[in-house]
Amino acid sequence: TRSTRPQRLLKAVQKHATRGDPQSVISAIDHFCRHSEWAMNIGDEKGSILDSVVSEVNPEKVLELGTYCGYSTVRIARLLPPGARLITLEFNADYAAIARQVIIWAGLEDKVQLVEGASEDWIPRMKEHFGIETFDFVFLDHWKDRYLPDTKLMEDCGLLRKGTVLLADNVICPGVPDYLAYVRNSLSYKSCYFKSHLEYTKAEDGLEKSVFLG
Ligand SMILES: CCCNc1ncnc2c1ncn2[C@@H]1O[C@H](/C=C/CNC(=O)c2cc(-c3ccc(F)cc3)cc(O)c2O)[C@@H](O)[C@H]1O
Ligand SMILES: [Mg+2]
Repeated sequence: TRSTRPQRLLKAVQKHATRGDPQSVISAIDHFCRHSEWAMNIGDEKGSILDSVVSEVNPEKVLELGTYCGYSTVRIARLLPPGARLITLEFNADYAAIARQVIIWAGLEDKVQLVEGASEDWIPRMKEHFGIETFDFVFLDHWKDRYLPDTKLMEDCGLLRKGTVLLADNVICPGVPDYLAYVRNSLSYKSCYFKSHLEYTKAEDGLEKSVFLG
């Protein structure tokens, strides 16, 4: 049967990227998405904004919601200091299998724990299952109608502390209006918008950075 797009993306990584070199994995995926097949990775332009926010926060404990093929997982994990950990949640088994291989090809498997399952099932289990008290940085890039409920769930589970940074992809395209209204109007968040473009296109999109105030 015909291969899937994530399978073809992984083949491009294994063909063009150097094992153990995260930057070459990032470049191989961006080249594939620009010149072969568009895919919903954050991409190089918004990815540079992600890099700058991660570097500024310098997090020990990171949560990513929605791994997909692992592109942003690699972007984040390559910047983490020794001992820092990234937990990424992906509930599609086929995508999780591809992402595992991409993460291994980048040589970042020691910093990343890919959990195959749904965010609403795993967010409540972070403390007892992973020994996580709170997260320093959370990247939201899963189903857009799940950003708000999962943010409220993280609050309720005590996983956010004064200063935790949430960074949300696609706040313009496809858009997350309920989440945006919440973080911009809530007294518990200081929020700001980073204007950019939808990955590999000229359409407007952007990232919203929201600091939890406790
Ligand atoms: C139970 C549902 C909520 N919990 C969840 N828990 C764990 N993983 C979850 C997940 N929801 C979704 N996922 C996974 O996240 C990923 C979903 C991402 C959704 N992203 C988008 O729809 C998206 C879409 C676009 C897009 C923009 C314009 C356009 F014309 C077409 C697409 C651009 C993006 O950057 C996007 O991120 C998948 O791998 C999915 O399996
Ligand atoms: Mg996205």
